[in-house]
Amino acid sequence: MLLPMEIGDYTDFFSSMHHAKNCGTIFRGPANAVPANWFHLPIAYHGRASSVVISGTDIVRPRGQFAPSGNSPPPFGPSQKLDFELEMAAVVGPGNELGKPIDVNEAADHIFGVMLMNDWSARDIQAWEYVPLGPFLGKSFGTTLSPWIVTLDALEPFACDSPKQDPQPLPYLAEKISKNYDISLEVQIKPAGKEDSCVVTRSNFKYLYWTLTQQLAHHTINGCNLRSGDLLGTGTISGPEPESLGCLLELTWNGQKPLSLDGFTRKFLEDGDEVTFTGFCKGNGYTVGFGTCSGKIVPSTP
Ligand SMILES: O=C(O)/C=C/C(=O)CC(=O)CC(=O)O
Ligand SMILES: [Ca+2]
Ligand SMILES: [Mg+2]
Repeated sequence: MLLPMEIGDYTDFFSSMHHAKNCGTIFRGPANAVPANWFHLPIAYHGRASSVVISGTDIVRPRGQFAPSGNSPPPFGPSQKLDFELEMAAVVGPGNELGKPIDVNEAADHIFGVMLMNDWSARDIQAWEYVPLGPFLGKSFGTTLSPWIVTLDALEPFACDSPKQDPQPLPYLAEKISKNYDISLEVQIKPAGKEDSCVVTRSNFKYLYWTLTQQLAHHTINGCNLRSGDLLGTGTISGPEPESLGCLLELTWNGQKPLSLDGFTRKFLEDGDEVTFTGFCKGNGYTVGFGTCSGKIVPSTP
């Protein structure tokens, strides 16, 4: 199988409030969990397009540096905190000219459709490297996409209100109609040697705070041009319930509360684990599906 498009650039947002609160609490404590800018703009980092792969591609456990204790040098080795991130991604249709931002109310015309996306993340590499410029090697070793793009037209029957935004965003992010989509999402893990996979979490696209159109408008407000085939990840989609969190970092609270699954436990991913995302919208007598977004962890190469 091949990716359905050539990806020029890949940007990953951070648009679920539940995810932002949980990660911030884990990394910085409850007092400083959500940064002051979060409610004013859809935060993102620039990802790596070269390592975006199609569902079914193995993911090699990354090696890297981790935070040292005291004055010792940073430890180095295979990540011990390898995680999935349950995301969706918008694919840009028509782009915009350099210097000409996309109006938030016209942004939907620039989105071809959406896919399932796993932004694999090495939490130990990430935690040591990401201040002050954001994620780098902790996320650039692989990102998996589902095999086809579902157009926004096909999703229109499943449009729903997005969460109320408080404070009100600035005028360039204030849209006349603020839309989310009711897309059920599920993550399963199948460990090596097991017949069956086990459901790890269930979430929904509708939990996103910042909409796809706000992401697009913000991305271009400085004049940055998007091109056809560019990929815009939503960020991990966590819901409000403990069973709807979108990554193991949150589900196990950074490994402190291992998950009890069907005959096995997990703090983070182990070699041989196959992680599969599925998503669907249930219509009247029909279903819109996204295919699967799947990848197996293989051991680090020395
Ligand atoms: O709040 C923080 O300091 C860190 C947040 C994260 O690490 C979340 C994350 O991995 C970003 C992403 O969704 O890719
Ligand atoms: Ca991400
Ligand atoms: Mg990634």
